[in-house]
Amino acid sequence: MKGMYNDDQAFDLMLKDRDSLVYEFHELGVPEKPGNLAFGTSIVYPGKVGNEYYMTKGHFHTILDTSEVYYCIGGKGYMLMESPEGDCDIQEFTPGKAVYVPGRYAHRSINTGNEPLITFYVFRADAGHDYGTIESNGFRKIVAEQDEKPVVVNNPKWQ
Ligand SMILES: O=P(O)(O)OC[C@H]1O[C@](O)(CO)[C@@H](O)[C@@H]1O
Ligand SMILES: [Fe+2]
Repeated sequence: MKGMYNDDQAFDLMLKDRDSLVYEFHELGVPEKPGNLAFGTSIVYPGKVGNEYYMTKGHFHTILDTSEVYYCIGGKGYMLMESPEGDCDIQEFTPGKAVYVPGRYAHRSINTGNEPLITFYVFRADAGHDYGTIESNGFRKIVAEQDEKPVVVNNPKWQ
């Protein structure tokens, strides 16, 4: 996750102290072929780097026009989304709520609570993951804590 957060100094300090687990996912390994559905469980742990909440790296799908469904099992947070054209959207995760990620949108799960954010996800198994754009540009928006509340602000590092 180096370079993914806005506050690089806070990230380096945190890493010096402890290499904490930010997120993990468990997938059943359905073959990545047309017609199949990939599915699994994602867990984003609670925490912050500077004032930015723990989150997944985020990705586009290699088959860009791939949608994905996430169902929140526990915890709270957000799904941050953006299209290549720069349209941004954010949906809240609360237990029992499903979030639809439309095709063409990069997506990142963010834990703004004090418990693990647990979601179930499903998408076409041959869609692939494209991390390149997010690794080099980041998302246009970030979710950070201000006055003890999560706020969505422009990403100062976005390029
Ligand atoms: O791929 P990222 O952005 O690291 O996020 C991981 C999550 O996204 C998925 O790739 C599903 O889109 C899962 O495998 C996992 O839960
Ligand atoms: Fe995805």
